[in-house]
Amino acid sequence: MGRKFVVGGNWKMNGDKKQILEILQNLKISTDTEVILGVPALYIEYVISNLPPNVQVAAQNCYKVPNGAFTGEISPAMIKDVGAKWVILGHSERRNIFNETDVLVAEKVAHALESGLKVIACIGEKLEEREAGKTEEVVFRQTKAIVEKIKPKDWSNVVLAYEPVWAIGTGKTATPAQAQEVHQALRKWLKETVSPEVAESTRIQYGGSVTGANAKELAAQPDIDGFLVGGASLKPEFAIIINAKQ
Ligand SMILES: O=C[C@H](O)COP(=O)(O)O
Repeated sequence: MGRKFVVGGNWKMNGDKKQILEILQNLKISTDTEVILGVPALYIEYVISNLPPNVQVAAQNCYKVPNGAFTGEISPAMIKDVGAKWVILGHSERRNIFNETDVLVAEKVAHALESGLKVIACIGEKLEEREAGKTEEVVFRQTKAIVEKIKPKDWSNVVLAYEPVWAIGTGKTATPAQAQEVHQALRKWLKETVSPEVAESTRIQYGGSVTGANAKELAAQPDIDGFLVGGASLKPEFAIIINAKQ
């Protein structure tokens, strides 16, 4: 069975009620691509109450335990309680601005899955790591931390998002060949490290300056199973990206 194409829109810390309503009112899904909007936690319920058909909602982060004295944090239980089914974890902005380690990201992924959320788990190398020839070493290390904390069966609720940090918000997209190379290597690594079944069925999104103009060529690569879109997910061109898979 083929892997269902899955496109996430990561709004990051953007949007207000007026803008959110405009985005949602203009979002019409006419493909069987799975669509997930990663929205600021404060607006999850507002988004859900104005959600077009066939669109799901994700939080952009959560903590690794159900509740307790963790001021400012939210838990997977809370995300589920307000109706969202997904959470984005390990985004490079969480890793690099908020100093989240591979282990913390993996603990969060494990707890979110145990709590019944589905997870978009982000990985990706920085420019200096790519230039030093360390791309695979970095993405395998980040993924290994997750492999060590979750069960093979849990992979059915995980989407991996490969997002080279140098391509995020820079307008500098990985070429389809560059992205395919890493996705293919990740799939091979998953086959050897977890199982052939997990490697075959796990969807790997590409993220980093995806636009309406480059989405189609990226989507045509055999190991690219969707996108995680930042800036363009706030614009009308998001519809073109959702429809990029032919
Ligand atoms: O999560 C999305 C990525 O950070 C990509 O952001 P971008 O599409 O604005 O480059």
